[in-house]
Amino acid sequence: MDKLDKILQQNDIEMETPKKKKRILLKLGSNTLTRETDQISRGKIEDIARQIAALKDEYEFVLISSGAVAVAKQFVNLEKSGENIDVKQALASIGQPHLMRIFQESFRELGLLTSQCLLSPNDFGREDSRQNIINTVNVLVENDYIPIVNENDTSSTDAIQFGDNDNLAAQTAALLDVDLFIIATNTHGVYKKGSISAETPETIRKVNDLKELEREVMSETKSAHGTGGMQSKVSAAAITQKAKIETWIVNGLDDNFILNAINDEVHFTKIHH
Ligand SMILES: Nc1ncnc2c1ncn2[C@@H]1O[C@H](COP(=O)(O)OP(=O)(O)O)[C@@H](O)[C@H]1O
Ligand SMILES: N[C@@H](CCC(=O)OP(=O)(O)O)C(=O)O
Repeated sequence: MDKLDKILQQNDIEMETPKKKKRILLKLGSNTLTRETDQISRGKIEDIARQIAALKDEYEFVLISSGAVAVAKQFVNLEKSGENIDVKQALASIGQPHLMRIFQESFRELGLLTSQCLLSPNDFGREDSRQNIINTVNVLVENDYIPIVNENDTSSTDAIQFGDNDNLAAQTAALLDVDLFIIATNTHGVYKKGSISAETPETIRKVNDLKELEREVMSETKSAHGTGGMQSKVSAAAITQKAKIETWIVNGLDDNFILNAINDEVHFTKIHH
């Protein structure tokens, strides 16, 4: 075999075995999706789509998206109103298809395909459901669909009661054995408690010991649309840490927040496993 043949053969082998993509599970809180307003921000969803499109050769994404209640509140005035759980469940049911429509339209503009998966915490305790989730997501991802997961708020109330979409996201990350779990919220990660009201609060950049983070959490403090506060994010990180997955808590309000975190150009909290 001459030199050229060898090179061609080598190239063939390289083409036959494309580099395995890293899997990222990205959790989007209501605050990120509304840009802290009363409206779901199409611009923010477009920002996320642009970043996923830029990263799609290296990374595959699974999204966990809140925002169903927030989107419904924009245009629905239910007869029975207030903060009752059943009303929130009904709002989530009304808002979810609208939320998915915005994702679908914005992602399609960039040639990205989306799908919806509604899960409930009980699904993680049943072996058949666990396997079904893995199988479905694998087929979707292999066919270049981006699964967009939310809690099934009709059959469970953990997310709307306790902000447990963070928990659902962590359980999903562990089940799907992702390479990285990113939680997007409205702060540059977890701040040192004493610096929270400062003009530039100090981010805890890297941490192994979650107790260290817990000490900094102000459990009574959460944002306008948020339900779990920072405590539910730290608890979620405990699940992924146990599953040997690195967790990043980043500021989803910034444009390009995923790219900037990957390129280490912004402050955020990295929780090692
Ligand atoms: N140490 C801390 N560092 C940063 N944010 C904190 C801290 N302790 C409590 N918080 C609160 O947690 C909020 C983020 O959680 P949450 O309101 O549930 O948002 P999301 O909708 O993104 O899930 C922050 O806006 C802040 O009010
Ligand atoms: N399933 C609910 C999720 C509520 C929730 O966990 O909100 P967040 O604390 O903003 O992640 C919804 O879509 O509104």
